[in-house]
Amino acid sequence: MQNIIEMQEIGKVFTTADFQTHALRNINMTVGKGEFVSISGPSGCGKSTLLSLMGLLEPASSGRYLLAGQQVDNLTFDQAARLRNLHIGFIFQSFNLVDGLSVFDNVALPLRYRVPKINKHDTQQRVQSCLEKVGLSHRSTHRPNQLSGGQQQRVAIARALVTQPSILLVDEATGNLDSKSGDAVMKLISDLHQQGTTICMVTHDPRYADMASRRVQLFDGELLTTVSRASGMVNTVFGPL
Ligand SMILES: Nc1ncnc2c1ncn2[C@@H]1O[C@H](COP(=O)(O)OP(=O)(O)OP(=O)(O)O)[C@@H](O)[C@H]1O
Repeated sequence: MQNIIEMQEIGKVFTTADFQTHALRNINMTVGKGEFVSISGPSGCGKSTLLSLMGLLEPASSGRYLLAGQQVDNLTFDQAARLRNLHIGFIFQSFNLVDGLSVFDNVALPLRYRVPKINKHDTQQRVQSCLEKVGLSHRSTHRPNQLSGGQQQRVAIARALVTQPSILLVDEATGNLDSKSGDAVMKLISDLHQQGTTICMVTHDPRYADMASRRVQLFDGELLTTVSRASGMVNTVFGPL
C-alpha cells in the first residue's frame, strides 16, 4: 500500500515564556492510501497536535515528515498553504462556516485559493457534487445559521471534500452534535472511507474509533499502541498500556 503520510521520529515542543511542553515525542507513524485511522488517548496527550502537524498547520520541532511522498519539513508559510490546499481536507469540532455566505459559497471557498484557478463551471459542478454526497444539495442557497448543527457539520464535510483532498483530517467531528446527528456524520465519514478516501480521525468515542480500519493510541505525547481491525493484531509501540 502506498503511504500518504510517513512520520519519522517526529517531536513537537511548545515553548512559552516560562514553560516547555513536549506535546509529541518520537512519533513513527505511516498512513496508507485509503486507510481509515482513528487516534485516541486522554485529554492533553497530543492528538490535536498530531493532526495539526499532519495537516501542515504547524511544523514539527524535530523529525522527518513525508506527505504524499514529498518531504515537507521546513516549508515556508505559502508553500505549506499551497500543499494543504492540494492534499488536505479538515473537519473540526466547530464547523467554522462563514455565516455571511450561503452554503454553496461556503463549500466553494477553498477553491478560491486554488492555483491554477478553477473556472466557474467546474466550481459549480464540484460544489454541487459534494453537496449531493452529504445530502444537502437542496440547501445550497441557505445560510449556515438556518441549518441544524448536524447539517452544518455536513456542509463543513462538503467544504473539506471540494478540493478532492488526498487525506481527510477529522478532529472530534461529532463533539458538538447530539448522538443522532453524530451517528449520521460518522456514517458519512465511514461511507467516504468505503469510497476510497483516506481518513485520520481524532475521537474520544470508542464506538467511533472502532469504525476505523486501524486504531492508534497516544499517551503523554507518545504512540502507545496501534490495533488493526483486519488482523486484530495489537502492536505495542511504546510503553505500558
Ligand atoms: N499552542 C500551544 N502552546 C503551548 N502548549 C500547547 C499548544 N497547543 C497544545 N499545547 C499543549 O500540548 C499538549 C497536547 O495538546 P493537544 O491539544 O494536542 O492534546 P489533545 O490530546 O488533543 O487534548 P484534548 O483531548 O483535550 O483536546 C497539551 O499539554 C497542551 O497544553
